[in-house]
Amino acid sequence: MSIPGFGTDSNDPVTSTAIINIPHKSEWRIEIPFKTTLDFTVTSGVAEIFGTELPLNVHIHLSGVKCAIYAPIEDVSISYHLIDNIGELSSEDNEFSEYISTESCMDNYLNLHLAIEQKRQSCTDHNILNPGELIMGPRVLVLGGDACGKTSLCKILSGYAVKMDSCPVLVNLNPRDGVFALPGSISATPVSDSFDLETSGGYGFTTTSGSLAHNPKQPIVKNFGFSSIRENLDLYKYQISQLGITVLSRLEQDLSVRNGGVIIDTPSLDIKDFSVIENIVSDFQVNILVVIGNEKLSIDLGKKFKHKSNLDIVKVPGSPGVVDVNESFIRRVQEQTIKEYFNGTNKTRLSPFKTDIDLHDLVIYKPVVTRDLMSSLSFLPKYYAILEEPSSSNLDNSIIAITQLPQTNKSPRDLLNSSVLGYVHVSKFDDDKKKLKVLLPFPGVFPRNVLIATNIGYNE
Ligand SMILES: Nc1ncnc2c1ncn2[C@@H]1O[C@H](COP(=O)(O)OP(=O)(O)OP(=O)(O)O)[C@@H](O)[C@H]1O
Repeated sequence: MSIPGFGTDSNDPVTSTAIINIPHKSEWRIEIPFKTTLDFTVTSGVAEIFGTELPLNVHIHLSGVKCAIYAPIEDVSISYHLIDNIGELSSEDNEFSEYISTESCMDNYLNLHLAIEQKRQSCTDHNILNPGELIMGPRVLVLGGDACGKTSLCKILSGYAVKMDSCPVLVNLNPRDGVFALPGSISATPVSDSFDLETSGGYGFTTTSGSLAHNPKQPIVKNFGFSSIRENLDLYKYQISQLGITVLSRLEQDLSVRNGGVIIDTPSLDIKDFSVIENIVSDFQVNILVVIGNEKLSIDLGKKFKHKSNLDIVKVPGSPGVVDVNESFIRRVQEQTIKEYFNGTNKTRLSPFKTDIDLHDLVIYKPVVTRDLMSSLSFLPKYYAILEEPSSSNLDNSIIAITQLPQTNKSPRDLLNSSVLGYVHVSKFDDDKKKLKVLLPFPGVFPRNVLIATNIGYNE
């Protein structure tokens, strides 16, 4: 609304409310650019986004998201309006887009979930009857090409498992996405509560973020340092093995997680990456391999793994709703993930802390890029090298991982085996005073641990 003479409706940042009805078993596919927020309420019916049920009559805000709202049980009614994010510096050309589709693959994914759940149930029964010889729940690896819906399927399988009171470990092996961590890392998180769809990536916060509406998740994070696994495949495989050891030992020690099993999301891999796939299968003792929409890959994998009698290969169709996301959108999601790690969201505001620290107190390493490999520089061939000349050119606007390893520990191999405690953002390095201006997620003493500079940039 505008008062005559004081602007027009076109300047109004909020559009009028609209109602949409999603027929039973259909998807409302939406693409919301970062410059727009979709404010919607489910007014009737059961609706879900990638396996996470939406509450009735609660305002939900989504921005910078491409997803589908699905009506699994009955017709769903949604009232929504769009809000322009004023001040949002965005170069996106895309506008909000939406359509309803009856061509959903959700029944196939539900069947897959039920088959996995049945294995969880028989594992739980076995473990109750045989406490002396415990077995593990299903370890599911999801594979497929570029943008075929791997991440969405992993969210659906985790969301449905939580609804059945299971607690699987969600493993993210795609360092491009930050799952309960920042981009540039791989992580594993036991999931016992629904995801927070309003956060970047649609996962939620971790325990470091303080008290939250959702159960905060506690991930184990391994630093990789790059978005693309091709930058250093040896380091990537090493970190997968390290994460695998940690996940399997968690499964051994925690009965509910042991029964829940593991769900593994991956970057785009094909048969040429068989050595990586083989590593993941053995490191996580995978027993169900799900291939999305790629018959050739599932047949090729069947041939390569024919000696493995305990490995089931399942092929599922790719959803026609999957959107090809471009590089700038991916980068924008990464930036949003980093921003929320430090600052939180509109609903959950965090209190980051800015301080200056002296460089001479710090020990900083960097992961080696395979193509730049210089054995004279690398202390652990192929993996990490000491950051010899920290300067504004290699530290300004970058993310640094704080490892769990105290600086007093001089064993280089321990660095490889250590996990990430948290991250800091370096906004400026003063080359003369040798001081870093850093942003910490919360106030306190800067931990005297070994640091790893990453290739993940971020501009506050
Ligand atoms: N049914 C659907 N309707 C609308 N959007 C969808 C649907 N399924 C997936 N998407 C969207 O399509 C995009 C790509 O899907 P997703 O990230 O699951 O694919 P991926 O195979 O994991 O991609 P990558 O290979 O890049 O990791 C995402 O933005 C996702 O939210």
